Amino acid sequence: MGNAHIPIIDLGGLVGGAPGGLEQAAQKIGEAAREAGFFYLKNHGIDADLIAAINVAAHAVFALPDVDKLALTKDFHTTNRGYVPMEGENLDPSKPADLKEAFNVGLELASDDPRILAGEPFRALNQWPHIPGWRDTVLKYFNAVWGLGRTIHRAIALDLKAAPDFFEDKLDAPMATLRLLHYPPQPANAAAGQIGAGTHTDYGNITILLPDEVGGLEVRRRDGEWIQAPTVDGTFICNIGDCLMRWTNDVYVSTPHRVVNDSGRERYSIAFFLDPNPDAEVSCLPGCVSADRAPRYAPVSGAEYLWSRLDATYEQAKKGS
Ligand SMILES: O=C(O)CCC(=O)C(=O)O
Ligand SMILES: [Fe+2]
Repeated sequence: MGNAHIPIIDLGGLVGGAPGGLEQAAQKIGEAAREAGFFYLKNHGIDADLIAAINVAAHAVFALPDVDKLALTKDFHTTNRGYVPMEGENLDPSKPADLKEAFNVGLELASDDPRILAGEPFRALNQWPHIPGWRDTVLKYFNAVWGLGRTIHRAIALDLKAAPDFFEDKLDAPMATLRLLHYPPQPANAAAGQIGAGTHTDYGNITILLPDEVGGLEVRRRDGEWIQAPTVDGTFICNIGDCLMRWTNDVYVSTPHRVVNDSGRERYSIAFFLDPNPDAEVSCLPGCVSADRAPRYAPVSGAEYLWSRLDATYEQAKKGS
């Protein structure tokens, strides 16, 4: 197994604003989004110091005593923010709960933000552990990958024959989630079929993943074969989610993947899920309809779509506990 089927895309021209950079990225991303559904991003423009800092932040939050972590779980199922304990969710509802713990951070809003006061879906306060500098680092990283995600959507829009700024007003107050993840080594006594993260596709538009050097991410190819997606130094792994698949009338594909941490070491990864604004209308792009490809999905709001997916993930874990 290798990474031969997961292309490495150079984003230098796109993020640097070079002439032709947008067109070139559109072509490469478009091709990868139709085929593998997964690709590496190099020369993405996010500072190495910030990447080092977010890794330190991930280690620090999971090293807190359980009592401190569990104090940050309040209302998780309505806010999608804060701490999720080990075996707190099932990405594959047909299998035992995932062997991982997670910490979620959403769009940062003030407590008097009108969207919070109005009870808009997915608008909630983040939960912050008491670790000096942690909030600043995490928000800085959140904003950096959000910016990168919006830039990538310019290339995606162009590839799909829409205006490059098509997604801009659908991603300017998104239901994005930054998820710090910690996987213990796969234990010898795990239940049958119990792994770090069960087989799933992601729910949003795109995911920008920063895995550590331990590896363990596996991707299911179209022919059904599982391949490793090893960590490639200096890159992110990006994959297409179900919401973008819906937006593109299945022209882009979301690809099933899972995590098996059989390295014998602790594994950390940092995933940024870019879901659209809650009130964005997710409906088939005109460039994705043709004589032999009629629209396959009814329009739905971003919030309706994400709720329907999260409910399924947590319902199973709640039943299992
Ligand atoms: O931890 C990883 O490498 C991937 C996690 C993942 O696929 C997810 O949380 O959706
Ligand atoms: Fe995933």
